[in-house]
Amino acid sequence: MNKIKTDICIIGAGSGGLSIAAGAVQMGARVVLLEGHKMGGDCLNYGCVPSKALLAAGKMGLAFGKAKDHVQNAIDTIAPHDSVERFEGLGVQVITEFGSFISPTEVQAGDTVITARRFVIATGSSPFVPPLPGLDTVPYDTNETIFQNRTKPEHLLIVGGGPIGMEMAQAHRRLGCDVTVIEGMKALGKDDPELATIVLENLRAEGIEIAEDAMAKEIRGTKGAIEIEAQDGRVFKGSHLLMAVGRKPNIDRLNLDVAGIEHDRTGVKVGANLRSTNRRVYAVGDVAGGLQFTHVAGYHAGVVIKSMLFGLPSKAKTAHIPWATYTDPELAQVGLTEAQAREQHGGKLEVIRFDFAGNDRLIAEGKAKGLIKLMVVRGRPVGASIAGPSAGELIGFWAMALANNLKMGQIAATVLPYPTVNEVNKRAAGAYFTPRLFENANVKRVVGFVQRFLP
Ligand SMILES: Cc1cc2nc3c(=O)[nH]c(=O)nc-3n(C[C@H](O)[C@H](O)[C@H](O)COP(=O)(O)OP(=O)(O)OC[C@H]3O[C@@H](n4cnc5c(N)ncnc54)[C@H](O)[C@@H]3O)c2cc1C
Ligand SMILES: NC(=O)c1ccc[n+]([C@@H]2O[C@H](COP(=O)([O-])OP(=O)(O)OC[C@H]3O[C@@H](n4cnc5c(N)ncnc54)[C@H](O)[C@@H]3O)[C@@H](O)[C@H]2O)c1
Repeated sequence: MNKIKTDICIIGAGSGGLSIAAGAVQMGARVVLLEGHKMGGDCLNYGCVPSKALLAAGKMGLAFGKAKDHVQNAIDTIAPHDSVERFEGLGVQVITEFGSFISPTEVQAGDTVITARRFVIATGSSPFVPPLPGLDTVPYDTNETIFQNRTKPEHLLIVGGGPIGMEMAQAHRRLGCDVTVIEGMKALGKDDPELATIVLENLRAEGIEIAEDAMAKEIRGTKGAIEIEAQDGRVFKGSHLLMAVGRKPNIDRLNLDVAGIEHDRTGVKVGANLRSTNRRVYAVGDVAGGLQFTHVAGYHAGVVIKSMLFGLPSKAKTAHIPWATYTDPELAQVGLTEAQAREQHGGKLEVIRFDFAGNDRLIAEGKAKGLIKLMVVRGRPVGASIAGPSAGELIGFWAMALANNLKMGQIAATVLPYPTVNEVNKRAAGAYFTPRLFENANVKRVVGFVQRFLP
């Protein structure tokens, strides 16, 4: 058995683990990084990158086989950035084995035992596959298999209308497949329903069947002829099946109990400081049981680096974390939705809207459909929801405003180039001041008074 002593041992080389490894080693810590499967984790191999590449291939009108080539090409182009070679070049000791705790202070990976001052669990999540009767009798895909699949589905059934289900629905529809989404509650149900409706209307107009309140209960059939029965008796038929009903944390191999690390079905239990019940062990990203996005794993990396390397107090917050679903049109959110803001702030809440129909650039490009909604309390934004072209880019403006607690006045003072799509943000901020300036008797009185005395 080899023995290694190090400052930091990171388990999992996905979005979270890689960010910590690169940051910590370049700031002078000794770092060991364990990866049992593919460097880059879910985001590069089975998640963000292939899904956005497949959506782009659909937009470009590529044939199915060419679309899969495009996906592989995107992964191959990014892979060197996440590779063993790059990280070893930075000075990280990479071990390509799964890690497992053997005591509160030691992890074993293959025939190496690592003792570290601090450990970080960054093992991510996997598709949750529910034990539906009949599912074991038909072939089905998850996000871990669908991108490699080279056979074009004639009619893809997708169970789950979350971001994975809806992005995959549109990508496959645009690649020429029939698509039915079977959603147990409401599709894109974590977003504001008014804005989700704008996206869903567009997806339905493209020919995607979206069945809501259709909880899949039983699966029947054979390869090429699959039937799904919902709890209310509706039956959906198709040739292929994608399961996209959420995630489960990757904790089974970790032997957490031997290290005194508490966990539940959402993942490793952590406080806001991302420390587990074993104080020398942190957890970040999908396995930490909160929001599951690459940028959250990256943000967690900064929080634990501050704590592990400098011993400074450091906490992860969630109120300023944005997300986006990359359908066309896109759907994006930061902070509170209207319903959440109403519940938290009641009568103090002001909701400001600006319709994309008023944006000159989008009118010029024939794409002026969408809506931005701002939730404002006492002159500061507490949330923003956007549905429309480039919503994922536009939400960055409000992510910055919330992260820095900016006032509406500071936002409205920003000058943006004309004509840009970003002006929807500025116009929404301006709409907050419209009644205060243009429908205000005091303002009119002051202007009238000043005008009498000006030369
Ligand atoms: C289809 C899909 C699309 C997505 N699109 C987006 C998007 O557009 N934007 C976005 O922000 N997020 C998106 N996500 C979510 C994003 O992929 C995850 O939030 C992100 O990858 C989480 O990073 P992580 O570091 O926590 O885990 P991962 O990136 O999954 O990395 C965990 C790594 O740990 C390894 N590992 C597991 N157990 C062990 C062990 N015991 N020892 C050693 N190694 C181990 C795994 O092999 C893996 O490589 C998407 C997810 C999916 C499935
Ligand atoms: N653009 C992005 O950032 C992006 C894209 C994809 C995934 N992700 C991340 O990955 C996570 C997982 O995505 P997801 O779409 O798998 O999960 P999800 O939890 O967001 O959505 C799953 C959906 O499946 C439905 N469902 C559950 N059981 C069902 C059943 N038996 N029959 C019918 N419907 C059922 C749920 O009601 C829910 O709407 C996301 O929450 C997100 O964090 C992000």
